[in-house]
Amino acid sequence: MVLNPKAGREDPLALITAPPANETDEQRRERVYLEAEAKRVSDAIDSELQQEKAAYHRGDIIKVLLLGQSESGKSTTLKNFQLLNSSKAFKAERASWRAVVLLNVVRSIRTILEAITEFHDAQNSQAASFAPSRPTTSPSSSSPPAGSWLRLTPEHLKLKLRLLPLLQVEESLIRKLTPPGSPEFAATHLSQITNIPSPMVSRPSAKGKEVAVNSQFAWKGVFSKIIPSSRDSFDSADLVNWEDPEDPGRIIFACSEDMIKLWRDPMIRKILNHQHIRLQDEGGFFLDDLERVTSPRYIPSNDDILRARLKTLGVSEHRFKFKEESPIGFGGTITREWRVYDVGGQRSLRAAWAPYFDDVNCILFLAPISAFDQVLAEDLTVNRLEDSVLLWKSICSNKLLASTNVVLFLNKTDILRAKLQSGIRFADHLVSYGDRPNDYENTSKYLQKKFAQIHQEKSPQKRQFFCHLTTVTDPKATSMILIDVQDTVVRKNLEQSHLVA
Ligand SMILES: Nc1nc2c(ncn2[C@@H]2O[C@H](COP(=O)(O)OP(=O)(O)OP(=O)(O)O)[C@@H](O)[C@H]2O)c(=O)[nH]1
Ligand SMILES: [Mg+2]
Repeated sequence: MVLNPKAGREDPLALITAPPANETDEQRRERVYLEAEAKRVSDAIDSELQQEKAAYHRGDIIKVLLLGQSESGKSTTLKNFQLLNSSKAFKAERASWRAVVLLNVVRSIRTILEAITEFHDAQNSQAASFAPSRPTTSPSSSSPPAGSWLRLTPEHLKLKLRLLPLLQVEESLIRKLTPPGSPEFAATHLSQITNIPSPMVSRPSAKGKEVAVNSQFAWKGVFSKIIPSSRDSFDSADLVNWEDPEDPGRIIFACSEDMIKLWRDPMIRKILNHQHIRLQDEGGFFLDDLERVTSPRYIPSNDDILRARLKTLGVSEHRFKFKEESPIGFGGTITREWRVYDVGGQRSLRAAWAPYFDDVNCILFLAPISAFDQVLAEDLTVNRLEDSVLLWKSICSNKLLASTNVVLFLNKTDILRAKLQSGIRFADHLVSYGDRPNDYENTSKYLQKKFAQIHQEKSPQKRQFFCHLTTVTDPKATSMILIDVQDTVVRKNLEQSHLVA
């Protein structure tokens, strides 16, 4: 019996770890071997942790946390890091992204079909209320309701029926991406086409939940063939099993002509406008490229991958090695490891961010400034720009992050430009903007100033404000910005470790 000498009682830990009383020689040898092996593994982990800690303190490892609301462009920025680091590795994932692009296409078509259903039902009920048998109670009820000049023809309704098989394709793609039992399954299954009244602001288009994957789930393997790792050169097309009878591309190709007809139909466009649906401003918009992306043997380009939309659940770490010139006087090149953390930005997922605040070198905060006229998908009462501003305030004022470099990307500037040019008025949503000109230069400058002011007022200690106006779906421009961010972070890191005066 093993006693705890201090307490004079049995030591429960020693009891558990003590060898069995009737152990044979062979059992003892095996136990000793296993204990030595466990110690070796544990020592190796300890030493790796020590080395990592030292590398982190030397500045050889830089940790970057991507933050921002859902759809702000975090995962797209991560893709730019991947592209900058290894375009070959990026290319290898094209087959998996093909499935996501096709999903995005089907989702856009679903949005249009839902809009048609909603409009058709509303028109029918309006027609009923205009029937002569119903007494008119007020003068206003005798005037035609808004949008009454819009008309769906029987051909539109036939088109809708012919496209319904696409919804099955969508379901089957989602099933593949999010197997039953996985946390994503419940989060992503789609609702039936239903009618929901439209608010006055630009709204999330499809009423079904968005397709999401947990970054740790190996979803990319689901859609690509296994390629022997010994092959270092391959054609992206090799990665797709073109003979698969269940390949979603088959039905999508069969529906291609009808999809193009639907999207190009002027009346359908007017109905979408009337319902405040601007598909072209949404992530995963490929309707202007239908001919190309629905063609047989389609493989996404780098640009397509950057534009593809797949919502993130959970947090994932991505490691990249970048070579850089040594600081003056040291000579040669050094390799630094960048660890980029991508998180889910939806409100319910933000609690998972805080554990990463402890030892992060840089926060890359994305605020999609084009979203000034949109509401959050998860809360239709909250304006997206307002949500970004509140988030920015809380990140700037966080004491744990007081000495962390914070870099702001005012993102989706291409969409901001397009919206303003189409006549959407910034001041209608941001009263404080007043009667300043409704153009890109003035609105972006105004927002830059607002975010800078918050940064200055809320930061617990003085720090520099780094801000870029970005379109992270543009890989060329983004690579230059990321290189600039890397330089800034490394320089600041060196300054903080007093290696540079
Ligand atoms: N036009 C345009 N689209 C963008 C831009 N940045 C991102 N997108 C698109 O917006 C969609 C959403 O971007 P993501 O990177 O998935 O957003 P996220 O912040 O990771 O969102 P969560 O994972 O939900 O937190 C994607 O389809 C992107 O291609 C941009 O600057 N311009
Ligand atoms: Mg994401």
